[in-house]
Amino acid sequence: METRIPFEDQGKDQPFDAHFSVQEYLDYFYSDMMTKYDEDEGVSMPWILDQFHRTFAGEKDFGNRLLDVGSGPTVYQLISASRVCSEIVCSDIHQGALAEIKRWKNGGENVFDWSTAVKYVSGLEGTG
Ligand SMILES: C[S@@+](CC[C@H](N)C(=O)[O-])C[C@H]1O[C@@H](n2cnc3c(N)ncnc32)[C@H](O)[C@@H]1O
Repeated sequence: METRIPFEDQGKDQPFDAHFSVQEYLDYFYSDMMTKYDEDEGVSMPWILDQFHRTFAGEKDFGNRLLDVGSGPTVYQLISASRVCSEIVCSDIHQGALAEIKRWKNGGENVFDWSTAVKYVSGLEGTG
């Protein structure tokens, strides 16, 4: 019979970081991101960036501080918001993912290259 682990005890014996590798995640989902079609989501990265652009390019007041919940090791989701919100707080249960964002922000070695996404959004904004 299957033994159920109470919710509050789940993950205690195995930290969440052990569940997935940041590098594998980035490689699998975001290598060749501007051309690859996401089989799960049924969309491609340009479509996603278009939606963020449309959201943040409007007249709506989003305030200065944005909380991104479940940031993972990615920043593409924040490019358009970064033009509007002066402070962005990334959060994730996976500490390695947040460390990867810090490495990217600080220009660490061999960080993931988000420049194609940034250039695409700059093109939408007419700032590229
Ligand atoms: C589908 S991934 C999205 C990651 C990234 N934003 C992207 O677009 O690729 C969801 C993220 O939520 C995080 N997550 C899951 N449960 C969480 C929780 N309870 N609190 C904070 N982050 C959580 C995971 O670690 C994972 O990085």
